[in-house]
Amino acid sequence: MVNQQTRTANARRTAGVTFAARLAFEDVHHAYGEQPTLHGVTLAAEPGEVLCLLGPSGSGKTTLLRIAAGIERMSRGRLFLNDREIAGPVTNLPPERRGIGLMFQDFALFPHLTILDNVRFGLTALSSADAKREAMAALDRVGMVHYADNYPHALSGGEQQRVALARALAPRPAVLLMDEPFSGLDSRLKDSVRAETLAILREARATAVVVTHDAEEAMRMGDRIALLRDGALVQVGTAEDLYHRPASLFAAGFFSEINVFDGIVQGEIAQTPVGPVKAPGHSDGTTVAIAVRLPGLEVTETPCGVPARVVARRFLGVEELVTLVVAGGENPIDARIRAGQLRPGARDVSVSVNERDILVFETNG
Ligand SMILES: Nc1ncnc2c1ncn2[C@@H]1O[C@H](COP(=O)(O)OP(=O)(O)OP(=O)(O)O)[C@@H](O)[C@H]1O
Repeated sequence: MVNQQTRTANARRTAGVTFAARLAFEDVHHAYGEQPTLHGVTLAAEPGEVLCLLGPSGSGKTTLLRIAAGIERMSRGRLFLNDREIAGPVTNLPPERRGIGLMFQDFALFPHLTILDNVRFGLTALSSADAKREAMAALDRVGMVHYADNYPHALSGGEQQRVALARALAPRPAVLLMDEPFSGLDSRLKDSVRAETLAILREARATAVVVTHDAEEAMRMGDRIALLRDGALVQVGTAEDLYHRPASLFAAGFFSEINVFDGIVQGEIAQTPVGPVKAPGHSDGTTVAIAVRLPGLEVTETPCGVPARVVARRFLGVEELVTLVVAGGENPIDARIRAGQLRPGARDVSVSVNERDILVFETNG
């Protein structure tokens, strides 16, 4: 039999504790004044998953996050945490009652508070002793316990990021929202902090929605990626889905460097300046855009493809970026080849295309 004391202790330990939840956006619309921002976004982050919101600047990623956090209101649509509606035509739970944590890109630590006080800032529902214990546990999780009495200015960018993560996780939110959480870090630090953050999110079993404009970052972090453009969802899926089966030329261009050619399908083949390519499933006369990934172009000095001339080369270490002009092609094309594959000064080459790096999209209409 559970005695009263144990029950109280459990209740205290579970105060503010929420297990990973499902966050669902249903037909979300939003406008800043007359300026529409989101057009019917339907999307869900599943319990425990890291969902990346990816898109170019101005595509509406931050606005979607702010709506989830409760600091921006949608003009139409509904928002659910598990089965509970937290915002909709008649509901609008205030941010502090949503069980959703928000981590900003500038970390937003209070400069006049110690690291410990920064982390326990949001733990107002707990007694002082419990808040301290929870904050120390959160700092321990991110390996920053020894800095508890320091002030933010004495910490590096990566350390501040870890404290900000501890602060966001300390109240154990059901969902953690992160807006470009690594953008303030230099590129060398970014990789390690990102990997650490992912490990901490996994350990905390948090559902996380992470905003980024960097496709590689989304691929490194996201269990799934939601690609946005002009306030609408373009595609949702795993990194493999979006890379191998992009829904549009826009999605293809976001995940790979590509050359794009226009063509007309005849007998399930489209002609391009780098040779005929297969266009299975497209009927005769269909106008298509053919995307060819840069590493999918084979460039050799042996004449075995379409003749081309090298007009520029840039050494990138393991690879080399080669710009070529092909007979009949209006624009120069780019290829990424293994460095050293072409002799220095090579000019006349042959180009052929690897089938798996070709993507065909209809452009009719
Ligand atoms: N407070 C605001 N008032 C008016 N318009 C805004 C406001 N905030 C954002 N916008 C506009 O809404 C659109 C979506 O902005 P949002 O910040 O959500 O995009 P984003 O994808 O997060 O972009 P970024 O990657 O540049 O942060 C943009 O056109 C932006 O200019």
